[in-house]
Amino acid sequence: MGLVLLSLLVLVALLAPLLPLPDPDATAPAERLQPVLSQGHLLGTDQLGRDILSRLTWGSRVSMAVGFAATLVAAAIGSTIGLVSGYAGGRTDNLMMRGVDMLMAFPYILLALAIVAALGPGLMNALYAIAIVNIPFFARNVRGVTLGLSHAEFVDAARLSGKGHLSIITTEVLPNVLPVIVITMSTTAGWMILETAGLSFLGLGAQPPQADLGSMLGEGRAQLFTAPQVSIVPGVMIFLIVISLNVLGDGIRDVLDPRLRSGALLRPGPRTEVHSDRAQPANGFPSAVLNVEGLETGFVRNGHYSSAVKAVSLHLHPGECLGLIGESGSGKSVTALSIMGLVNSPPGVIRNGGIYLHGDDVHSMPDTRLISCRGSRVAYIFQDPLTTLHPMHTIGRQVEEAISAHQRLDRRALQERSVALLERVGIRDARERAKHYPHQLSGGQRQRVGIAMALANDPDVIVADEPTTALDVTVQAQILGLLKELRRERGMALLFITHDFGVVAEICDRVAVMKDGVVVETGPTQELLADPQHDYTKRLIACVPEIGRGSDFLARVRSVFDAGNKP
Ligand SMILES: Nc1ncnc2c1ncn2[C@@H]1O[C@H](COP(=O)(O)OP(=O)(O)OP(=O)(O)O)[C@@H](O)[C@H]1O
Repeated sequence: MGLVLLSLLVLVALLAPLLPLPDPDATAPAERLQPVLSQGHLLGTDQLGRDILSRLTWGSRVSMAVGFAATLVAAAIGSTIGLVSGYAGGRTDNLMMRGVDMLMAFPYILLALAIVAALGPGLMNALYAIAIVNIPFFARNVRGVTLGLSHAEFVDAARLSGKGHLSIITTEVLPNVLPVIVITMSTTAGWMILETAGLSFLGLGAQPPQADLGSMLGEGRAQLFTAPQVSIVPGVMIFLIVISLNVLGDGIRDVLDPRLRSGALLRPGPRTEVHSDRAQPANGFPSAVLNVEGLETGFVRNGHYSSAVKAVSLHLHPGECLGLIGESGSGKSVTALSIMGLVNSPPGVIRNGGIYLHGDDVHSMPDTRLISCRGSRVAYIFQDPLTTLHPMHTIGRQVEEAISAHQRLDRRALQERSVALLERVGIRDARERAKHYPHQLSGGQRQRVGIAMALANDPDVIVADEPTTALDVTVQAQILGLLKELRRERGMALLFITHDFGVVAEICDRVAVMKDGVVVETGPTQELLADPQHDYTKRLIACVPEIGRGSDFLARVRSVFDAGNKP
């Protein structure tokens, strides 16, 4: 809509010389202040009898030309400053940015007025003033993006390959910054047209008899009550140009930023959307602490629904460990997140199924109850704690926060409990360590913090989504040992997600094998390992290497894969 409206306005402005319009500056005192739709003057006349339609068309042409030219000048200068400053860093960056800061420290309209006052009134000088006051917006935006890019691996690679600075800026950095420049241009162009109109309104832009939208508005001010059309018409035109530019700017931003296009930045609701007429199978395992019956969760992409997991049924008895195993993309995480309604909606939807926690259907619970169950009755441990821990808070404070979400304790008791939890998960010197930030810990220690947070409120169920995948084998063994111990000690049930049968054999009582969103086989771990029924299970088991049986292992894997339809 923005593009259509703006194209129309630009087209009319461009065609002004060809349109059968009277001279915009020709005065006719006998015809002054004619109303709208009067004979020969579609939009009436102004206080000097000039045709408003003609002045509007020519005036829009001038306003848009000045606004767009100022945008280009500000974009070119501001982006160059941003690129050089962000790329060079250090003293250059400091000097340039302090200059920009000084420009930003003045109220921009005062600065524009001061510049025009110094240069003298006139359209060109208004253009310079508007361009200058907008340079900081481009410089700041572009510098921020460039700063991040200048340390990116592909820029380092270009530098090491012998490319010069100018070449790196133009071929490596600029293409990545271009969307930011275009977005800033499209969102500030409307603003600049407004500012140009503002200067002309004050008599500092277009000089009589030349028309631009601001000067028309200024001249019409005196007749606001006797002949309102003289000021309303240019006012509406300014509104149309600016709104079309802003709408277009938003559209361009959405197109250039794929995350916005896919809706990924939409704020998800507090729980996964549940389809209103979902099939809800009855609870077949009343004694289970957690029972998932016939779960189907999917995603709506571009208005089309497609399921990610289908007819998944799992149950967990108190103190039991169930392994959920399958290749990447088989639907393990979607299943796990569906349990507590943590799949982002949009785009996620729980289409069918019942999830029973101690016999209560989780997705029939009101929001407050569901939210209070998260962390207190079912807790999660995720694969990479660095992405879930807050980088600016100490780990002690984050464990305290997890506790205080469900328990009312005073500050001292919170601290003590947090240190005790950190000690319990094997963080040495926990009291000191609690004062550290996540980046000061190793991957294994961060995962221990994640476990401490999951344990904070003694949950009945812990869902561990590949908690050891990012860790080396020795730390992995320690974490598995810790989870086993905690399970025994606290009687928690554990849903352990992995793609590694070695890990399943180590920790799980039962195992469910997932492929393409469906559970293909389930059973007690030892039985399933000894006598797998499904081809896919056989292939997964065959992939677990055994120490000391190198050549034999490969032969076994090959024979299992050959026996299956497809590797
Ligand atoms: N936000 C989303 N939008 C659309 N599809 C998604 C989204 N999240 C997951 N999916 C799809 O759901 C399916 C299951 O994904 P899921 O993350 O559960 O796999 P997984 O088995 O946990 O894999 P991994 O072991 O790699 O974590 C995949 O096909 C994935 O593309």
